[in-house]
Amino acid sequence: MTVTFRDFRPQNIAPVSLARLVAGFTPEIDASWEEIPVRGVSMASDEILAGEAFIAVGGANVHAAKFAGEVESLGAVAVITDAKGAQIATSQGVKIPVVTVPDPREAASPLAIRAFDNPAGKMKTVAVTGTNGKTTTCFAAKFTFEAAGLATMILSTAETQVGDLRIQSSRTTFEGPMLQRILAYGVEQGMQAAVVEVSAHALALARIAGMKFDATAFTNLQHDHLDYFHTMENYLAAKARLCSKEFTDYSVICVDDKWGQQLAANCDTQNLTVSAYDPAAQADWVVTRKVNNIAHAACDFTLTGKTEPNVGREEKITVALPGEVNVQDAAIAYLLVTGIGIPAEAVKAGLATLAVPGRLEIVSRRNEGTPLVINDYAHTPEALASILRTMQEFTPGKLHLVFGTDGDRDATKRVPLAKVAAQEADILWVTDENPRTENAQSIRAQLLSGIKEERPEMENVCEVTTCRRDAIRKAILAAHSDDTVMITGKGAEPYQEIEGVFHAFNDTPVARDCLAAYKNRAHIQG
Ligand SMILES: CC(=O)N[C@H]1[C@@H](OP(=O)(O)OP(=O)(O)OC[C@H]2O[C@@H](n3ccc(=O)[nH]c3=O)[C@H](O)[C@@H]2O)O[C@H](CO)[C@@H](O)[C@@H]1O[C@H](C)C(=O)N[C@@H](C)C(=O)N[C@H](CCC(=O)O)C(=O)O
Ligand SMILES: Nc1ncnc2c1ncn2[C@@H]1O[C@H](COP(=O)(O)OP(=O)(O)OP(=O)(O)O)[C@@H](O)[C@H]1O
Repeated sequence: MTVTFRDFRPQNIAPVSLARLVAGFTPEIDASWEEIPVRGVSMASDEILAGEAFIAVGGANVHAAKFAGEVESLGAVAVITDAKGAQIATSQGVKIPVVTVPDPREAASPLAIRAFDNPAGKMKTVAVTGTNGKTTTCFAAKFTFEAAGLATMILSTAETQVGDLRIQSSRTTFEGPMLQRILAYGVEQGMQAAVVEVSAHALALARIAGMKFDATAFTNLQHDHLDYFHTMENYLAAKARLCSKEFTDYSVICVDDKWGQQLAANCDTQNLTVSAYDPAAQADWVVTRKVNNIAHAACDFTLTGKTEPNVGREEKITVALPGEVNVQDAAIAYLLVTGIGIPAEAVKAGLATLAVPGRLEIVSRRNEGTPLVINDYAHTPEALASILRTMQEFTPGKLHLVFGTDGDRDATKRVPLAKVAAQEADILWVTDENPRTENAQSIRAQLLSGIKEERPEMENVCEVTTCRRDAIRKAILAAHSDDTVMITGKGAEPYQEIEGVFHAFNDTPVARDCLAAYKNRAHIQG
């Protein structure tokens, strides 16, 4: 069954009168409209359901009021828009009420909270922001809630998941109406906790306006999205709001970079600071001991309290992911979730089983008699270098890398990506990612030319010309049990795009199938 976002819809939304929905957003509405029942709101004409109100914002491409006639024919009961939108809507002769508000984008999330009856208020909720580590920290929080027995939903870049229903997300943070609708669906499905990944764009564009979380966290700030925010200061200011009283009363701030330190110094919530990289840092908690658990591809670490009432308190924690960035994310998640009353033992149990789709996702651990096999979506030279260096520490044998790169996307990264691969991995399996409309062999040739700059003899380089599945199979079957096979580039993507066709394909199940062959072979030989 193909899951779409349309499936994440609550079935039993109690209607709100139009008057109550827009109260406070507009001075007065026509008396004959007041009692019109509204069952939900939507910002997109292709998502609207009969009975909903359409919130029409002016965007970079189009003013949504242009779709007023269309949504009316689909059963929308009102259009909520700005003055310009009202003109556009009425000029189409729509018969449904057109309600004017000063800023429909700002109003969208609060209106959705009202229309969907404040679903977040019925669950425990946490939200995470930061340039890197949001998804991992969100999953860490989810695993800890679940270990404490709470049915937990997640809205993250990697996946939107409510119970058995899961789908790869199209966005980091949805527009307010979609976000509230999915939360309302979660409540209907018996979810007791929700974890929400929040991008800086979402904060700047009011996608979570009006929400109040039980706890929020900030991971770090790195150079990104300056096309939108222009300066790092603006970028921090957008993210910092998540850790302010506007959205929460309790937050956890990682102070391993100067941006976190700046945020903590100005934070108006009750907050805990944490450093994973500097035991001498001025922070409420610091990571004092990190040990790679090579057999389990995990990290053991100690979180030590430095301020009252926790001075000298030590929490011994295992996070089931390799690499110190994951220690940072796990430490943040630990404080985030214990801070709102989840018992420490449950939190530790959750972190000890943490797995994130397509992010250092462990397909097979070395202690299962197979090589360590990992699926990760690193697709930039920097990310690939970082992840391969991490995995060197966890690899007593050879590090195999199965990789390719996207077609119809930034071709300038191909040679640098290939050079990193040649520098940091031992055995390279060059294959296809999403060739799209480009010639796959020409993309591989560009990668091979980058590799050749580092390895003129091309030793331990294998071009797999058939398909990605073959490359994964060949690498796994060639690996010894003390080797690591890294499959990078696609992460949790459920398809491979070739010539405009999206072929169902996900690296993790493909690798699992190949591992079954590996085990069979070992069994026959043994
Ligand atoms: C800067 C930004 O966030 N732009 C978003 C914004 O664009 P816009 O308002 O200018 O949209 P528009 O196309 O002019 O349409 C205006 C309105 O008409 C509606 N419409 C449009 C067409 C139609 O047929 N019917 C219809 O109803 C749209 O739903 C929209 O409400 O509203 C559009 C519809 O909701 C979004 O698709 C678009 O997100 C773009 C694609 C996007 O992804 N933006 C990125 C920058 C973003 O938000 N990324 C962050 C992650 C960042 C990170 O990596 O950390 C994220 O949270 O995903
Ligand atoms: N705390 C961290 N600091 C720096 N890098 C990190 C951290 N946690 C994870 N990473 C790395 O950053 C990349 C993205 O991780 P993750 O998906 O958790 O973050 P994100 O903020 O959700 O990013 P995205 O929105 O791009 O998915 C991965 O390559 C991961 O190894």
